[in-house]
Amino acid sequence: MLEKLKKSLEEAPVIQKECDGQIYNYFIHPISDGIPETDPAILEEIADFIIADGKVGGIDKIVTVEAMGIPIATTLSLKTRIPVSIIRKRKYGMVGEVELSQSTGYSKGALFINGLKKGDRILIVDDVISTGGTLLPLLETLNGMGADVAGVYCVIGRGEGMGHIKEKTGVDVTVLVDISVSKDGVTVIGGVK
Ligand SMILES: O=P(O)(O)OC[C@H]1O[C@H](OP(=O)(O)OP(=O)(O)O)[C@H](O)[C@@H]1O
Ligand code: HPA
Repeated sequence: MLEKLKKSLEEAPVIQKECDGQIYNYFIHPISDGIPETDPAILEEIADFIIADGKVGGIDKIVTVEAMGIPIATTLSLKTRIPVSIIRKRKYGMVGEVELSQSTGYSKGALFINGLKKGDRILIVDDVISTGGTLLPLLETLNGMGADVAGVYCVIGRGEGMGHIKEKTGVDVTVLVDISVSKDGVTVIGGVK
């Protein structure tokens, strides 16, 4: 299962990014970076896995975060006909807009939620979970808004983010492929069976 994704991850190059004096080994892959090009068959195997996992029933909106969650969410939307709502990195100033802070292992920024409301039953999908610094504030904010999170899928998992989310929120994030990243490359260490 997900063999195309796993094989392509094993071949992903790694660069080193520096943030606040810390070096972060950053893998570059079509699913997380859109380069060099994305094989639609990999997007399809991801969407098919999520659909087969059985949580898409009764979902009002697929929710993802700009930018690289978008191809995954869009593929899933086309297959399920469920609308997609994108959490943007751009402020709109619309009535009801909710702002939250995001931090990753290499960046800090703001996210803006428009179009979600209390009672929306949502499925969150994203490309990567690493530190959990994107998903944790997002889940806390959505909980505060009264959204009903039916499931959370991150295609690629690395680091402690998944455990951090479980500890802080009780939410089980489904990671499709677990990897470890060093300056020398990516190793697939597991994932969904
Ligand atoms: O668990 P974390 O440490 O938060 O890392 C995961 C986040 O990192 C990337 O976001 P980034 O803002 O770099 O975005 P991109 O999707 O625009 O490339 C990725 O899309 C995840 O949202
Ligand atoms: N590569 C691509 N996207 C990411 C990474 C990474 O190492 N960490 C968090 N998002």
